[in-house]
Amino acid sequence: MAIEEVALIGTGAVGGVYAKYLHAKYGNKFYVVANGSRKERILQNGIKVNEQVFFPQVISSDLKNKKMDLIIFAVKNYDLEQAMKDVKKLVSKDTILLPLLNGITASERLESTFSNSKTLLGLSMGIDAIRTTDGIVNTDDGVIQFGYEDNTIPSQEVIEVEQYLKEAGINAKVYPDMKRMLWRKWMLNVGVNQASAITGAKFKYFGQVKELLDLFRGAMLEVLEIAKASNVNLTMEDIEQIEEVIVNFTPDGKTSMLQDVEAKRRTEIDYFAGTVLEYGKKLKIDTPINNVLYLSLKAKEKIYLD
Ligand SMILES: NC(=O)C1=CN([C@@H]2O[C@H](COP(=O)(O)OP(=O)(O)OC[C@H]3O[C@@H](n4cnc5c(N)ncnc54)[C@H](OP(=O)(O)O)[C@@H]3O)[C@@H](O)[C@H]2O)C=CC1
Ligand SMILES: CC(C)(CO)C(=O)C(=O)O
Repeated sequence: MAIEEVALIGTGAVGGVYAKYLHAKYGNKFYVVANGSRKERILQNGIKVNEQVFFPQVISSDLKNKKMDLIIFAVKNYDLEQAMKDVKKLVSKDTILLPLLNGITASERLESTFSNSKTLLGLSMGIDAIRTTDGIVNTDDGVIQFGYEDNTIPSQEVIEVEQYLKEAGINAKVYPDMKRMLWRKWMLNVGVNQASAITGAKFKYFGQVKELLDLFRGAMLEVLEIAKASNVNLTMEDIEQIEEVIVNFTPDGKTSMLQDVEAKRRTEIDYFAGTVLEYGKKLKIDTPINNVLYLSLKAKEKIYLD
C-alpha cells in the first residue's frame, strides 16, 4: 500500500514546521485536521513558518468516508484525547498512526484507542521551533525518529513512512530499538525541559551555569535508574551525549516547556516528572529531584492558570 492521503493534527511549533514540507510536496493529498475557531484561523491566516505563510487543506473531524493512510499527531500530551476523537472518522484498520509527542505514553494511548490500526513510536529530535504570537520560527528542523518498538527488520509500512517523509525533505530515521530512543528523548526532556522551565534558562545557560547542569543531570539520573529496572537499554553514556547536545543547541532557543510557562499555557509536567513519579512508586525507586520539580512546576502552573 503506497502512502497517499495523509493528515496531521496540531500545527503548533513542531506540527507547523513539518506541515510546511508536507503541504509543499503533496499539496491537496495532505490535510491539516482542525475544527471550529482553529479551522477558521488556519483558513483565514494560514500557517506562518519563518515568515513564509502557507495555506494547507483543512479537514474537519466530521468528514465522512475519508480514510487516511497516515495520520501524524503533533498536539501536546494533554490534548491527545481530544485529538484522537477528532481524527476517529479518518482512521481505518490500514491507517498508520505516527505520534511526535514527547514523553513515553502517546503510542500506548493511541494503541489502546485504535487497537486495529498500525501505531508507531515516534519523536522529533533536535528541532528548535518556537511558537510566537506572529507564527513559528525555527533554524533546525531536527529529525523524526520513528518505527515500531523493534525494527531490526523494518516492516513495509515503516519503510513507506520513511520514504514519504524523506521525499518531502523531512529528515527521518528508523532505529532498530525505537523504545530505547523514545525513553532516551523522554530522559532528555525530563532533564532539560523541567530545569529550563523552573529557572527560565535558554539552552546557552546549560553550558555556563554549573547548578543548572547539576539539576539537569540529577533529573536524568533518576530516569536512568527507572530505565534499568524496566529493561530499557539506557546508559550513562546517553546522559553524557545528551548533555553535549544540549550545551551546543541553538544558544537562544527555549524548550517547549519554558515556552509554555512564559506564555502561561498548560505544561506537560504530568508526562515528564509525573510519569517518573508513577514509575518510581511502582518500581520502589526514589525520585527526589523529580518530586521537587513536579511540585514546584505544578504549583507554578496552577498559580498562573488561576
Ligand atoms: N516545541 C518544541 O521545540 C518541541 C516539542 N516537542 C513535543 O511535540 C509536541 C507538540 O509540541 P509543540 O509543537 O511545541 O506544541 P504547540 O503548543 O506549539 O502546538 C500544539 C498545537 O496543537 C494544536 N491543537 C491542540 N489540540 C488540537 C485539536 N484537537 N485539533 C487541532 N489542533 C489542536 C494547538 O492549537 P491551539 O494553539 O489552537 O491550541 C497547537 O497549535 C509536544 O508533546 C512537545 O513536547 C517535541 C520536540 C520539540
Ligand atoms: C529537544 C527539545 C528540548 C527541543 O527540540 C524538546 O524536545 C522540547 O523543547 O520539547
